[in-house]
Amino acid sequence: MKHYTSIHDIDNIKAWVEDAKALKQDPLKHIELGKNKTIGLLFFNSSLRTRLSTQKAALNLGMNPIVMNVSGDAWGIEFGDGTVMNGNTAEHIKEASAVVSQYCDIIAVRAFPTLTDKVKDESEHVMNSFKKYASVPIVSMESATGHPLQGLTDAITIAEHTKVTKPKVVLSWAPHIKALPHAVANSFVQAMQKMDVEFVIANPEGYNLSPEITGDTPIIHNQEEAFANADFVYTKNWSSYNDYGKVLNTDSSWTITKDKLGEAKFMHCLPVRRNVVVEDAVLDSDSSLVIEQANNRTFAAQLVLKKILENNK
Ligand SMILES: NCCC[C@H](NC(=O)CCC(=O)O)C(=O)O
Ligand SMILES: NC(=O)OP(=O)(O)O
Repeated sequence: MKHYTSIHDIDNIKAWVEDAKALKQDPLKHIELGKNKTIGLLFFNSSLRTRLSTQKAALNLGMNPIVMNVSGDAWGIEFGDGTVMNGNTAEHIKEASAVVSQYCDIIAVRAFPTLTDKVKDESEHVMNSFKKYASVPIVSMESATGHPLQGLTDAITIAEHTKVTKPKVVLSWAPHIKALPHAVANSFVQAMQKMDVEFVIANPEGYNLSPEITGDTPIIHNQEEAFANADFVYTKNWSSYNDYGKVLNTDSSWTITKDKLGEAKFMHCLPVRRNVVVEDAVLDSDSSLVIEQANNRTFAAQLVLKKILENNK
């Protein structure tokens, strides 16, 4: 594996989950592996967990992390080919990628979608430009269409907490006031499709994810029906995919409550808006795995960095 920008870069998710659990037991075991190696984290968007857990993962491997908020702090980057750069962008991704590649052994990038231009978002032009013009491996820290570090984390968390061989996992849409990306939901779907779980998606009409992503996974428009006998309810808001980037409803009847959850465990990537997406009674109960999920971000990232370092020795 050279780059890690998609759940499809995982060759064997069950083996990766076991490897990540082993790293969690002994996080400093490979402290020599990344000695004198530098990872650059480039953020086009806000972050708390990804920013800190990816640095923590690098430090656990003995690497030196350097971090930059690209939007605002760096020069505006141009991604267009052949563009006459007489507007707001001051340097081209061709130079920016080549320059950062000289400082870093791995480059990790966070770049959210526009949510207005579906074609551009689906082309993953930011992540793919880094892959094209950088001379070092690229790791996605959430791109326009995927959040593969989160998806791997969620697979680890479900494997750790399941009490049955084949748990029922539901991905449920929940309301939000803003138009949010599909990335987390997409990577969760792709991860669950590779796991030994019974997996269904619950979302209102008009909120189906890309059919290229959902494939054969059942989509149920009745949340109560979908939640029956669930072991894990993974909740996320996303904006409409068909009516691209639009908020079609903020129906609070889709908010996750303790009653609806029943015996299931609650999962969310965070940050989460309390009492919009999920009520306090869920987050403040033993049913919630959200803090444990955030902890597992470190070990998912550590496994990915370890594999890239081993591959490039
Ligand atoms: N990295 C995890 C989620 C990031 C982003 N959430 C957000 O933008 C929430 C913003 C807010 O609640 O205002 C998303 O949905 O993809
Ligand atoms: N879950 C997640 O990616 O969180 P941040 O956006 O805070 O990094």
